[in-house]
Amino acid sequence: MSEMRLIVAGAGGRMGRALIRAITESSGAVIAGALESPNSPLLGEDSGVLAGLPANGVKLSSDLWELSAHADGILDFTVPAATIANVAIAAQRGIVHVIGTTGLSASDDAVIRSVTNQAVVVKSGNMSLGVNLLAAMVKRVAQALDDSFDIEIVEMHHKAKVDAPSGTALLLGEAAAAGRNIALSERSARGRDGVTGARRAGDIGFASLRGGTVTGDHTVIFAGPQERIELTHKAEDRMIFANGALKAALWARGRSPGLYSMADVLGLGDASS
Ligand SMILES: NC(=O)C1=CN([C@@H]2O[C@H](COP(=O)(O)OP(=O)(O)OC[C@H]3O[C@@H](n4cnc5c(N)ncnc54)[C@H](OP(=O)(O)O)[C@@H]3O)[C@@H](O)[C@H]2O)C=CC1
Ligand SMILES: O=C(O)C1=N[C@H](C(=O)O)C[C@H](O)C1
Repeated sequence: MSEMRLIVAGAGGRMGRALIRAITESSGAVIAGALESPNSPLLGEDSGVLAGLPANGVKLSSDLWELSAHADGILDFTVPAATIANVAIAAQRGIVHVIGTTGLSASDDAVIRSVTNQAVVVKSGNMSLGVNLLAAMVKRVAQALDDSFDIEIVEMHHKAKVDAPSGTALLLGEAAAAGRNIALSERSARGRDGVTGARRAGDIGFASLRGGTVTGDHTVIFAGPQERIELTHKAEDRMIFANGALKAALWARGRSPGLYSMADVLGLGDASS
């Protein structure tokens, strides 16, 4: 099969630059476009140079309709409003849409789901192998323990991160809820402050720390009577997410329309999303 022609959305951002590097270093894909916000001062800059590589001739543009005329897929790590705008264009063009953007609302998720009867979308709050394996383990442990074990999820990220809890924390929360056979939306405890009252049995708690340059740390704590299990993942480099996203795009090419997760891509069943 020919090399997959991929557009990188948010090409001037932290993940965008890692994605440009991942595609450049791969053998199965080429960069077909580099998308940025219409207000970006980086428009017209070379995407290779921005990623710390030799110039590749692919300049940053804000016109996805034009870029997608000659592409097979888009890797999208941007902001919710941009991702939702990209969903419609990717579906109309019939190209694979890999969505890594976090902080999406329930109504954003509904928009994404609405195109997946005609479009191929892979979406995950974390594209790394390690976190998706962790999610499978969390689901298994949650299945084995009753609610005398309190589940708390702690995450830490760099100081520029704008959403909380992280997409990964929510993914791990969904895995724990699936293991317990409960709906996370009804049982999550977020943003405790002041006189909160005692912890409600069966809730899944979230705590977010921000500071420095932390790429992404997540711990799921199962705190029981007189003992505690902690499952941790520490991301050391954004290339783990970029390589995962690239793998997802290559896997998705030619698939039937639908909404897929990294658990599908990695063959981990329904372990995570
Ligand atoms: N699922 C996963 O595995 C991972 C997900 N993420 C998520 O990816 C997202 C991006 O993270 P990160 O790279 O650190 O953030 P950055 O802020 O560094 O990058 C986001 C980029 O998107 C650009 N952007 C904004 N609006 C548009 C638009 N309309 N069209 C195209 N580009 C646009 C921004 O431009 P400007 O600055 O000019 O606004 C910026 O360059 C976050 O939601 C993050 O949580 C991150 C890592 C892994
Ligand atoms: O914003 C980030 O940096 C990250 N975002 C994702 C998240 O919200 O979980 C994935 C990773 O942890 C890095």
